[in-house]
Amino acid sequence: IDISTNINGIKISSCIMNASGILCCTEKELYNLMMSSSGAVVTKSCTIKPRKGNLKPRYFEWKGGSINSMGLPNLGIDFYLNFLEKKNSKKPFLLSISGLSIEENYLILRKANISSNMNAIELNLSCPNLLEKDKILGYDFSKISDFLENLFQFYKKPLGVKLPPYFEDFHFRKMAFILNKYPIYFVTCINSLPNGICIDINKESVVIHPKKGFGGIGGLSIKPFALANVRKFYTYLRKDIPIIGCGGICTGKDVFEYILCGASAVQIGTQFLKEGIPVFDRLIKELITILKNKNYSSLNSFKGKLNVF
Ligand SMILES: O=C(O)c1[nH]c(=O)[nH]c(=O)c1Cl
Repeated sequence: IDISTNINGIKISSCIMNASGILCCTEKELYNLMMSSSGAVVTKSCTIKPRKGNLKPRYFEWKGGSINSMGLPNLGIDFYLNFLEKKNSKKPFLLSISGLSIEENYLILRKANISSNMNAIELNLSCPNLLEKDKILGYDFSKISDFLENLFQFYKKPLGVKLPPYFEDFHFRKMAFILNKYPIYFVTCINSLPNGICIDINKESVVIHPKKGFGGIGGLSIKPFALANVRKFYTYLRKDIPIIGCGGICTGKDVFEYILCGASAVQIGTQFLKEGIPVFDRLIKELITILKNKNYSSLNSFKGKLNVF
């Protein structure tokens, strides 16, 4: 049973990898991921300078998933480029970047442009927790269009984008129309659902400090929206743009559902934080069991073949 995948030439041994932001910020976390069964290593979205991020508590888990307003804590682009230079593993690395402004993204990309050791950039257009900014870039279509138009004039290396969830067909079509104009390497759907709140009824309060308790929602409760985003972009994007699914994956069955919707690979966030490194082995085992029972030999046997009726 082959559960490997190929993202535009990047061969990934197992289609299951970590999601940006989860246990992928420090040298130790990146090393552990590099040595794990994660098919690739996705780094924490980085900025030009190191950031401490928002005040704590900024993360909270409940059975339905997670809420976070981390505020982009990271060690800065130079740390991640240096880690990539000195790593000696063949495992693919997706370097996630998330500048606080278009200009900062240009600065980061110019630095990344000279690094040879990363397989692709995952350009984060969807961080919902930036106090400094009021808008999620992924919802500003004209700004994104101008940004990508300029970006692809100078950036010629593999670059994919990480999108926020969309909910209206018009928005999927609009975003796909923009992305279809460029050599986009992959699209990761979705980032957390922006600006939810969780409540502690004992304290009669919110559960995280930043932004009066508003934060990105992840985990099981967002899976229906994430699956829909994968399916919509699978329908509207150029057929040569692979989709990486992300959002609420807890079991091998969830992974199967994403591939059925058209994903070529998946990323694990909240469940990875809950379970740790062993989550990858468990999901691989569960997915292989499902493929065996259904007599599928590889992901291509059923990728995108979701039935409607
Ligand atoms: O607050 C964060 O660091 C954060 N949190 C998220 O849920 N998604 C993101 O892309 C980022 Cl950058």
